[in-house]
Amino acid sequence: MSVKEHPDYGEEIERLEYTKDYIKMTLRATEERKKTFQENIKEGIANIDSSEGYINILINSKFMETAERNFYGLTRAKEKPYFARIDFKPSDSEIMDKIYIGKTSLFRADDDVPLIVDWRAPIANVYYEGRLGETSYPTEVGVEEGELSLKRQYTIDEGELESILDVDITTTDTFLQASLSANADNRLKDIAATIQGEQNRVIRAEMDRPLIVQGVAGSGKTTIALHRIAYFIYTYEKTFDPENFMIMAPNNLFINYISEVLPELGVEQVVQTTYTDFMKELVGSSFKLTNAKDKLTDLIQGSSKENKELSLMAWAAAYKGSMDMRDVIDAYVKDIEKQFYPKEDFVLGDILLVTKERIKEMFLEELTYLPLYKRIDEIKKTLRNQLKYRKNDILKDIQTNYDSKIDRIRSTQEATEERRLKLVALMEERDQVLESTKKTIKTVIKKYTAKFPSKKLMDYYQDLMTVEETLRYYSNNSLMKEQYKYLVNLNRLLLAKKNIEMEDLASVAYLRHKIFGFDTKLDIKNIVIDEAQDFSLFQFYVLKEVLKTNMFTLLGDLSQGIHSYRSIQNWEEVIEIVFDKNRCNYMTLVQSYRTTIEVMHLANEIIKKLDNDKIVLAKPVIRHGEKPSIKRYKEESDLIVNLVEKIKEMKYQGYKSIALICKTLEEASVLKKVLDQHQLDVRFLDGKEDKYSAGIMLVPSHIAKGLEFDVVFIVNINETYQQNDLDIKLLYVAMTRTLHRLFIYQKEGTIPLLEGVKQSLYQE
Ligand SMILES: Nc1ncnc2c1ncn2[C@@H]1O[C@H](COP(=O)(O)OP(=O)(O)OP(=O)(O)O)[C@@H](O)[C@H]1O
Repeated sequence: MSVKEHPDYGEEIERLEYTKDYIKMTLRATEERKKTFQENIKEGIANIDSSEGYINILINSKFMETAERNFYGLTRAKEKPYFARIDFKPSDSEIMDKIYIGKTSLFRADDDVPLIVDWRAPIANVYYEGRLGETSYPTEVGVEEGELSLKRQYTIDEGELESILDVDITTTDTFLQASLSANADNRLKDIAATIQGEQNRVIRAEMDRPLIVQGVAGSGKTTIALHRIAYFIYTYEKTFDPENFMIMAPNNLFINYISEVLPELGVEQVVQTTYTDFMKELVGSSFKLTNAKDKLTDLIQGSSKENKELSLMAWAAAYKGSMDMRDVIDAYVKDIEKQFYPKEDFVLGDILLVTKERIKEMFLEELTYLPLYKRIDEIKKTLRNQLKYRKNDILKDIQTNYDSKIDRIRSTQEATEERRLKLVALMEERDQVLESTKKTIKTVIKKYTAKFPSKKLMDYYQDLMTVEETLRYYSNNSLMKEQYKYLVNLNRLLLAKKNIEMEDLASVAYLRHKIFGFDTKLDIKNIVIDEAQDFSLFQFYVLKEVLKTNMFTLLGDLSQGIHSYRSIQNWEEVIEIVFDKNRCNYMTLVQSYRTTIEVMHLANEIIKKLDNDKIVLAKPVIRHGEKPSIKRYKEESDLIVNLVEKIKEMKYQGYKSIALICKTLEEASVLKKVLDQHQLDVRFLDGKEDKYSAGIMLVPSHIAKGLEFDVVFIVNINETYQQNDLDIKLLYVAMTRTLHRLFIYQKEGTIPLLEGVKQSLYQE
């Protein structure tokens, strides 16, 4: 049906034109207001010396910020003011409200009637989750009941109404289908118009409790993570600033890939960073982070290292991320604490000012909420106060003491030359004592506090991690001999060159938190972590302790946990060990939106091979496509020729992003050289680049994680995918990256994991 044939076309066109005109008018008014604010700020600057001028600047800057935000939101809304409408009659009203939902809200100035309601407003729940008929939605003050009589979706492009779709109980979500069939031109998109019920619940789940989301590949975790932040910023606008929010993603390429979603949702200034970058900044720059190839590469490729060394390497990485490491550091700091404070009274000459018992009490009892070095500052304050309080009396006592001696001599001795000399000597002595006491007063605190240790963060770390007896002592001798040896050696090699590795970051940050604290105020209060299955318990714990917050959202998929040698094994341990299990929410997402039924069925066959009965299989949304195609070649040259041809064909068919995924970085580099001879414009992604753009890409499997492409070619020539957890996960990750088409080009026999898979699931 063409849009014009819809029975309400006339009404909808009228409404759209009205809304667009109103937006234009509001934009003009906002422009005028911005000018006024600018004038006021200028005036404020001219009178900066007066408090009035200063306040003027502050207030008008704030107004300006809001006006800019509104202006920006409305400018975007001009092209697409809303995407849906619901007709809802609250049970306590006779009036059916026609509510238009969009990405920004707009109220009519004269009567405050909402022309557009923001998708994050409570009433929008009805659009995302309500069914026609009796329904309800949660509000700040309880549950609002009512009747939903219409749910309508629109396609509006550049201000033109292109389609109207009424959703009833029987329609499958045609709108969603259309959005999923679109090609991945560049980066991740917002999904405000098509958020599904289970996703809506994740987005709006309580903020002040940790939330853990286990979601299958393609269930929208990354997308939801960003929408959740946008939702918080809207809902808690008065409590938090955007700078209080942070999203952590695996690498800068990924950050660039997701970077458009928040601005599309009208949200700016949220910190988008990687764990490594954030922690590096946190612990300071007195060391270098090793640029060593990811350990994963060694584990995937087998490397030249012996099996025993590989397993020790994986063990050490896991140990550094374990809660045992926290216990070691806690015990170590406890001992440092005991030795830390001076076991001496604070005195001025022979005058006692603060007893050593009092110093101990302050250090070991009253100030324990502070890191060790910050306690010195507090103790200093006490010493300073004490000195200030006693200083005059002390000086006065000296003066009186001498004066009375002088008086006594004057009154008891005759005025001879001898007496005069005695008096002069006494006076000189008095002045000297006063002078030197004054000098001592100036330095006595410094001298006393110099008795506290003064060591560098990395020296503390070095003392702990490079001396076997120390490590043994603080870990209660709980490791094996060869483990101590390996760990100590590894750290000696690293620290001798002032290096640390990524796995050390949590320990170093924790040590700094306990011993030194942080100089800058950490404003991040709400953290959303994507690909959270790759984190270790200790990493989560340190973030929680350092940022002093419980507002965490962790999203991940254990089936894609390719770093599981060093990361969490299940979510239960996170809930129980890192957070308070009674205050933690856990949700699962099983519907997968990215890929077709055909691709998902084959990928599920692979992930089922994991020896883990807890794995939940993804349920693809109803979207059909071609069956995955598996090609086996005896000769590498044949494989390449056919591969190149197929890539060209896919390009010709209009697919914008095509990925060739190899198991390892090495295989990908070799393939790149071969493909370069075929005039294909292939870009190599190794995770270090910070710009994502479509085209033909060559990607190692672990870098492809989290990304998506129209077409995926899994190319395997020299590597093998064997029956082990890591290979299963890598192949699963690679398969689930595609939106539309999956091809597997392998040298015969290199993917034993595909052997035995039902032939009906693919085409040869
Ligand atoms: N409700 C939705 N409407 C439209 N598209 C959606 C919806 N949910 C998810 N998608 C799309 O599905 C794809 C996968 O989303 P996303 O990358 O956020 O999933 P993910 O769970 O992080 O995936 P993975 O774990 O496999 O990396 C994206 O293209 C996203 O736009």
